[in-house]
Amino acid sequence: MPETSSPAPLRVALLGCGVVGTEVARGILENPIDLAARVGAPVELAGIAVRSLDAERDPAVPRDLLTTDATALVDGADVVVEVMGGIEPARTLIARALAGGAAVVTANKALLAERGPELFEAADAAGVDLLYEAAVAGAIPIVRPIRESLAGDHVRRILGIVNGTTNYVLDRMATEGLELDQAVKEAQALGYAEADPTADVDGFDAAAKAAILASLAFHTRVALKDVAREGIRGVSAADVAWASRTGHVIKLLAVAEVIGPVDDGEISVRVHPALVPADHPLAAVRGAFNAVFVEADGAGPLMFYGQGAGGRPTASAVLGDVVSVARRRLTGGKGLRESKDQAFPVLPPEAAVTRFQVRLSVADRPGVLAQVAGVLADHGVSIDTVRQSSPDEEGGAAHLIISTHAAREASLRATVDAVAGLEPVRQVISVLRVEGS
Ligand SMILES: NC(=O)C1=CN([C@@H]2O[C@H](COP(=O)(O)OP(=O)(O)OC[C@H]3O[C@@H](n4cnc5c(N)ncnc54)[C@H](O)[C@@H]3O)[C@@H](O)[C@H]2O)C=CC1
Ligand SMILES: N[C@@H](CC=O)C(=O)O
Ligand code: NA
Repeated sequence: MPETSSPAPLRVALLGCGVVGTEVARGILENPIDLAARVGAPVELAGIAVRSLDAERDPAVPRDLLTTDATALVDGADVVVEVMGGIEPARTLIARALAGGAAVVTANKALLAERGPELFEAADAAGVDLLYEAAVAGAIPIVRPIRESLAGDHVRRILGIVNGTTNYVLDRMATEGLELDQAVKEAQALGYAEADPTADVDGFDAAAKAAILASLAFHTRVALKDVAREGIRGVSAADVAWASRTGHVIKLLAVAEVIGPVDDGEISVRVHPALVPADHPLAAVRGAFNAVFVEADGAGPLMFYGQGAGGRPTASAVLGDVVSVARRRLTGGKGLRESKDQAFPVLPPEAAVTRFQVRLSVADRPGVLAQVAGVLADHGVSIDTVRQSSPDEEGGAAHLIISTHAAREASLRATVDAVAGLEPVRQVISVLRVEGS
């Protein structure tokens, strides 16, 4: 009888032990039997790279696994899990791991959006996996469905609520009538927003995720600098209340779409607040939840919904990737290749085409509406509907809410400048894009 030997354990190096890292460690240490059964070999947490050995930590994290020598840990690993965040030293450590033949799992969207191409090339060259399900919308399976399940289809458009903090803030503004600053303070108190909420509130986090989603969906490479970005700082409680009166909710959306033929078009990738019709599935995404709405030629509309942040939800996605790379390692399969065969030009922000809702305060006298409509016509911007509120409601001035058909961003901006210069126009109160209708 030939001797059978049990497979050697897969050694996992964990880089970073913060919110996500702690839960990844717990997941590996508390479920060894399940993980071994799913992978086909034991999964061993070889060590955890930290900045300080003395920091206070969750009791689930054994002190004897901690090290400050991340490089040595990487060198001895089969699988490297990077959850330290930031660009350096994460980039150097991942590059080293890939070059040394280790598979890598990361949650680091900022790094992938900025330096992804070189890391994917290094993974291809070494024939190993670089997986990142947790980097977009945390626990929600969205990277794998786009890369694998939809690989035989053509994705046309993605609309994503990919930042939980801003969705929470906008939701509280809608339900409680809070101003932005109050809602951000609440989000900070609940641990959703950081002390410096810039990455969330100004749309940087969502823009990194938009770049990753667009690259995957359109088999191309979209860098962070290609993503037009506008955060939610300009959204007021009044905008949110008016959105509701016109049958919408305001969401911070990551939008990625093909304009023109699917094999010879251009793509637009952007992050901005937008009015979403109240009956659109994305309008029902409340609190800090995330959702990604995908439109593909064959599949039609799809929606992926769940928790986009938090230690355990994010660790769930990381651990799924760990099992996936570990299985492939065991069977000797080559790593998954990133497809980048398309070279779609990315449209500049001013060329994006969307519908708009413009809210104006105007003098309440005959002929004003015709004057405003004339300016839109002169700029080739077609009006869908106009609503006028009674003067009483607005304290003497009339309130015009103009919804346009799809128009180029540049035409709309020029139109708004011209409208603002009209004598009877007291104020352009807001200009919001409309998506999902
Ligand atoms: N927290 C969340 O809900 C989500 C986080 N992510 C991503 O996961 C990654 C980790 O996020 P969190 O766990 O929330 O951050 P965190 O700040 O709680 O944890 C990061 C840990 O890495 C450590 N670290 C940083 N540089 C290090 C170095 N050079 N050597 C050793 N340790 C180092 C820090 O001391 C910290 O303990 C980030 O890339 C983040 O964008 C992704 C999805 C959701
Ligand atoms: N700060 C992000 C979480 C990480 O991706 C969010 O609020 O969604
Ligand atoms: Na995800």
